[in-house]
Amino acid sequence: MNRNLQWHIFCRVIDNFGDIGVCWRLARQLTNEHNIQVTLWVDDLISFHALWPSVDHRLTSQTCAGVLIKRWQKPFAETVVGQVVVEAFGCELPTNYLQAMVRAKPIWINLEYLSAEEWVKDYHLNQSPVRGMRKTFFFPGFEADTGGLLWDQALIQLSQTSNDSDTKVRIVAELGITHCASTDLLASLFSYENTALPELLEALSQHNKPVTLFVPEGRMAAGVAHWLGRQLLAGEQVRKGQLTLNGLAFMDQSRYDQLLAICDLNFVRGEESFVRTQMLAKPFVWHIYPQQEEVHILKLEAFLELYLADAPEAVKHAILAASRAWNQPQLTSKNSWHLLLEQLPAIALHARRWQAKQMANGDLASNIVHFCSNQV
Ligand SMILES: Cc1cn([C@H]2C[C@H](O)[C@@H](COP(=O)(O)OP(=O)(O)O[C@H]3O[C@@H](C)[C@H](O)[C@@H](O)[C@H]3O)O2)c(=O)[nH]c1=O
Repeated sequence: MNRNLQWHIFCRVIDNFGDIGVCWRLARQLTNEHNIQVTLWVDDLISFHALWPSVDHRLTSQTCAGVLIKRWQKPFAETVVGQVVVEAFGCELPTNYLQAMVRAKPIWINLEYLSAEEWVKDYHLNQSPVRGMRKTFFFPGFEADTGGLLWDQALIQLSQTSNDSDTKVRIVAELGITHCASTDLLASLFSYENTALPELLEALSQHNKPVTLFVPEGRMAAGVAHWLGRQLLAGEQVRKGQLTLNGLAFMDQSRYDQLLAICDLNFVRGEESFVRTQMLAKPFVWHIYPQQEEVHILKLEAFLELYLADAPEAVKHAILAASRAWNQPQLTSKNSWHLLLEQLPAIALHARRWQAKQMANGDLASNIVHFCSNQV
């Protein structure tokens, strides 16, 4: 592919960090691994700043990590159209940009949300005609005939080195964590508000070995405070039974990768952290983004079916019970968390096999690049 191509990615932040999280990873990977010149248009630089602090939310244009970042504001200034335009999650491109595209005829990709549902394979790479152009729908996914998952070489390297105890100690120090024995069971907690949280914390506090739970600032804070009877601030450690809760400030994406990599169990959510822990080959429990009419439960079940297809029975049983307990607390069986903790070593082996399976599908950025190189 012609490396001088200019790619433009458009990102509208709906809520949370997932939209910008995905777009920022993609932009950086296209720059670093494919040497492409990327301009990222984003409508909310404050959320962006949270996961990449060197982004200055006051600027309309700036370069970070080799990516040109532009504030997407109204009215949208006239600009030269990229040869490849990525519209993330159907964010609807600015009208005057779209008009310019009609003349320039770029490769136009709509990057979709991740889902394990069966229909994704039929819709991946479908095209729809718009104003004499073709818009291609690119679906990330877990199977060979989808766009694959967003993972990069550095992440895989991290997954190969982070189990080594010296590396673990170094990363713990880099994260600024002072009270943590490397023999503890390490876990991280990133989820939405969740009524199953007290049961989980209770089970961790009664585990048969010490547990350190890292809690980055966020939407779990109130639930944690309620269980503890006090707020957990960033930088603080609070112990209850076998469980030490370790409050962390929200960190940049690379640091968060490191945190996921050193933990034995990650509670993740949405799309991006969910993919990171999988591609780090780490056991996890997923809090899926809640949708109306329980649509998300179908998506959760579709994922679990794929993820557990080749898993040993005991692993299957433990993960199903924990996932349901976390996402449908009304179905919680008291034993779910103990079962999960008991099966962690076997789950870790399964996670490694799943990582290899996903790697065989190629990574999303390379798959998009490959698709585009066949279009020019
Ligand atoms: C906890 C933590 C997360 N992160 C990053 C990791 C991810 O890139 C990002 C979180 O994104 P997610 O895991 O996807 O969870 P999310 O809930 O923030 O995002 C969600 O937003 C909705 C609008 C989408 O519809 C969902 O599909 C989902 O993407 O934040 C940090 O950079 N530092 C941190 O300390």
